[in-house]
Amino acid sequence: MADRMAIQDKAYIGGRWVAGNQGCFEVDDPACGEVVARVANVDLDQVEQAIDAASEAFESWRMQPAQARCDRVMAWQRLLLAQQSRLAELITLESGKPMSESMAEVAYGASYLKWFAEQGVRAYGQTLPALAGGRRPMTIKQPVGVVAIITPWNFPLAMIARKVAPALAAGCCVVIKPAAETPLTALALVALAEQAGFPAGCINVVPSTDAAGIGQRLCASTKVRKLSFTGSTAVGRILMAQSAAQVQKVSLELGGNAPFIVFDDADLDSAVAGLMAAKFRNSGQTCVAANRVLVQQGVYEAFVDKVRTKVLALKVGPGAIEGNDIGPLITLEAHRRVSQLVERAVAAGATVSAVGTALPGRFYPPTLLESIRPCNPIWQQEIFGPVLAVSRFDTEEEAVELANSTESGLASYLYSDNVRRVMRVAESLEFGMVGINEGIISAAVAPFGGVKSSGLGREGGQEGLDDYLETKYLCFGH
Ligand SMILES: NC(=O)C1=CN([C@@H]2O[C@H](COP(=O)(O)OP(=O)(O)OC[C@H]3O[C@@H](n4cnc5c(N)ncnc54)[C@H](OP(=O)(O)O)[C@@H]3O)[C@@H](O)[C@H]2O)C=CC1
Ligand SMILES: O=C(O)CCCC(=O)O
Repeated sequence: MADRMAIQDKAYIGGRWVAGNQGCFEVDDPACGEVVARVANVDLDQVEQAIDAASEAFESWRMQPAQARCDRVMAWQRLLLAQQSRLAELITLESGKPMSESMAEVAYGASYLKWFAEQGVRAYGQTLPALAGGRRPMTIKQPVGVVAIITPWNFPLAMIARKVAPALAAGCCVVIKPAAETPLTALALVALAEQAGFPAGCINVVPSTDAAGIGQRLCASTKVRKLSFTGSTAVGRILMAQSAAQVQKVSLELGGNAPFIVFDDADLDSAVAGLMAAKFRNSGQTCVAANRVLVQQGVYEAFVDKVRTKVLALKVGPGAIEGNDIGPLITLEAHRRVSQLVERAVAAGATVSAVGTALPGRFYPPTLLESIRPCNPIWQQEIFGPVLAVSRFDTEEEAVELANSTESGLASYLYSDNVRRVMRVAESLEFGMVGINEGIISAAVAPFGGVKSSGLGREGGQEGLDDYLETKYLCFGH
């Protein structure tokens, strides 16, 4: 794995690999805490250079035929898949997730490249009916310009792919600030983009430990026309406020607090399988993770018994060792945060119904909590760890009310075999996405995103391309 392509530790600005003006920062392996790389730490001058490079490259990139841009994205996709194992090893190395999930993440990221390479050639405008006086209106689609991209550590490859692919296909150029915990995957991904032949300046990566400073600089720039961010709601709010200065377009994919509702008429085995997938992917560190499990009274005991058995069977250990289901949390701080949240949940009346294997370091044992009341702190915030919080309900109305009683509105899940109920509940849920008898909902063809404080915009689907395009109205006189 340790070849030059995979372990790239320089920043990438204007088509050149450069050292950081602020020296280096360390990246560690969450499974053991060992430092695995020292990565270029850029300063704000270098961020400015990256913006300038993107701005310059944009002038010619936007003029290329859409098919040429999309061919380039497809070439990148092929390289990605050819390097799937090495990229997956890198993802596991710096994020800790099991290798099977890292392999799936590379395929998932590649699916966004393919999808947007195909969609990019269909950025159609419209011809509209004639107006009074014989005027002819039409619309054209144009790229928004330079896009700043800020991504989290939990999907170090896929979150970049699903922003960068539509941006490039639309004709935009990008400056990427990857999470400080996981810059290696971002740099390896961009090394492949370089190999795919993107012109210098189209893609720039600025690893740094000064996220706040970079965020401010990107938002203050008149050359940056859009900001696309995935991460915490707190940081999303800061960026949205900052982007007001230049009235930049913003796409925000923020925290969730997903309800997972199991009705009496659900197929219980299917619901258990869906819950395990929706909860424990990446050790619970996903924004679409089932956060509040609501089970109807009649099936509660049977459902929870099945879940308990599954939770206790989860294998905890380093992601690099085949067969492990639950890797470490990203940092010791994340481990502390989850531990404290569970302690507060128990103090507020939760009962601990199962605890899986406990290992030292950043590994948090898969945990099942019951007797959760709506006021319990674990019900009100994103757990971001392998902890299931389960509660019971009586009626459909009660389930919907409980599910909607959050400021978050990203993913939600419901299990029922009653088609009328499914439609009623799916329409009532105040969330951007509803998994119906399904725990894994993400796909490149589908619009991923949230309502309420979970964010703005959609990634994937046709909407994911639209977010990087402006619609220009042309009015032809007689
Ligand atoms: N919606 C989602 O998918 C995610 C949600 N979260 C939630 O957020 C919690 C905290 O995770 P965390 O990693 O700290 O998430 P953050 O929102 O802090 O980090 C996400 C990205 O934003 C950057 N960032 C941090 N502060 C700023 C800032 N002021 N201006 C611009 N960019 C900034 C980070 O850089 P750097 O890494 O250098 O700090 C990283 O690249 C999690 O426990 C979880 O609840 C986290 C990750 C993903
Ligand atoms: O947790 C996230 O930040 C995104 C969820 C990954 C996905 O399912 O696309």
